[in-house]
Amino acid sequence: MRRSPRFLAAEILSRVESGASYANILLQHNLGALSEPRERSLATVLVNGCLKHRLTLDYALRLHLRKPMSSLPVRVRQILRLGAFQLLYLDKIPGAVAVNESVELAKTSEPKFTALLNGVLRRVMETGWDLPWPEAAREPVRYLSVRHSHPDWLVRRWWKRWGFTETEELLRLDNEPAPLWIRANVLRTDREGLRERLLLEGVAAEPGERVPESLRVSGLGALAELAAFREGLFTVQDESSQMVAHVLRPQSGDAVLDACSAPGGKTTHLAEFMHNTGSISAFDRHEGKLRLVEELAGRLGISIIHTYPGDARELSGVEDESQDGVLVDAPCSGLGILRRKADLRWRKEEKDIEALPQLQLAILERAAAKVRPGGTLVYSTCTVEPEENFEVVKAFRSAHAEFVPADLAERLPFSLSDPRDRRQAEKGMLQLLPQRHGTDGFFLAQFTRREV
Ligand SMILES: C[S@@+](CC[C@H](N)C(=O)[O-])C[C@H]1O[C@@H](n2cnc3c(N)ncnc32)[C@H](O)[C@@H]1O
Repeated sequence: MRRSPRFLAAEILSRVESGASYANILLQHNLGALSEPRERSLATVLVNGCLKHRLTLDYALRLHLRKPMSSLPVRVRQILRLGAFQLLYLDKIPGAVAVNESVELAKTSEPKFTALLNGVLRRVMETGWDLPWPEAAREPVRYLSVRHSHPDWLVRRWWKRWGFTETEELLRLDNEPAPLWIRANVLRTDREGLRERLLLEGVAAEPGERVPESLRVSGLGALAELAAFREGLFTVQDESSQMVAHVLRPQSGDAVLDACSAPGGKTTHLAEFMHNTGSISAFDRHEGKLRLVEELAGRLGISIIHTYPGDARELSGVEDESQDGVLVDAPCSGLGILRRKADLRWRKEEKDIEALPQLQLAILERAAAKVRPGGTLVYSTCTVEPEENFEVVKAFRSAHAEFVPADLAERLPFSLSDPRDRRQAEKGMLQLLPQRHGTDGFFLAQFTRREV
């Protein structure tokens, strides 16, 4: 059979479900099998959509199945979800096409199930969105979980913290496609120069409002095919991550330590800030991922980054109190970027959040020891969980009076309009939330080591 977007999507989804790999890696490695950009884009939408909406799709499918979904072969489950996703979420695909294509897909791999697939998907087509949802007033968590396809434990956490309306908005945003941001490499161009250059290559870009180097693009297609990319004029990086270098604000010639650097998005931004002078020691526990930092630095024309494989709870070889600036972009649950990682919500468990703060605090404490008097320490994560953010900072501060927070508002490259944000910023912290700020969920904290 010719490799079609639906065939590829069913294969990738089956492999993700059996735990073989992550969806984004499988997409990256297998999309090349499809020749047309239109086909590659459909396969991507199908894989991400089926993963994000899995719980809602299963809810809709279960109404028409006599057996539980789990009793069906893995490939049949994926074909059912693919069919239901097209029927419920993709207006441009006629219902009959979605059903017929699913049946065709089953003929090649699970011929015994074609009649079941045909019957169930036809019923989903008839029912559409007219589903017997749990009653929101009586079972708010179950309603939000099923309607917006997020795990129950996570919805419960967020609902307790933010209430129904705000939680629903966050869940809705997690299911939207993530905006694509790039960062102009100021060593080689400026934002306007990059914007004009991209336009010549057929890519429209809009300047971001929060970070002076940021541009929002509607789609970059195959990145490596753009000459502007090969020439190192930009890096793909979310706008909230681009705030970190502004908050650390290293100077040309500084000595900087990045404790958890791979794949190098923030390390290279720091180097650009420093006009590629001084030095950056880039640690990461995973040696293989440090190659990505080196490759990125090479493409961007950066020579001051030196990579070191090693545990940030040790940071051996770096003298205490020797660094002008230290960044801890800590390993975290990633719950602020669910819109970017379609399968992440199903891979996390509540106990992951319980285990992480200990590691985050240990890294922060070790890295802090490297900051010179008067130097700056920045802690960041891409999560919205207080245990990984405010509470880590609180524990750190209670044991380290030598670090004082400075007003973050003075370092951020944009002004904070919400009084709640200004109050946090005065204490050196900021929690960005998709539902309030329109950004990824991201946390930043900044401290200065007292001069002796
Ligand atoms: C949030 S990511 C860093 C992203 C990176 N700063 C960037 O902007 O591209 C966290 C990194 O911490 C690394 N890591 C996890 N545990 C670590 C440890 N104990 N010591 C050092 N690095 C660790 C992971 O390999 C991962 O690359």
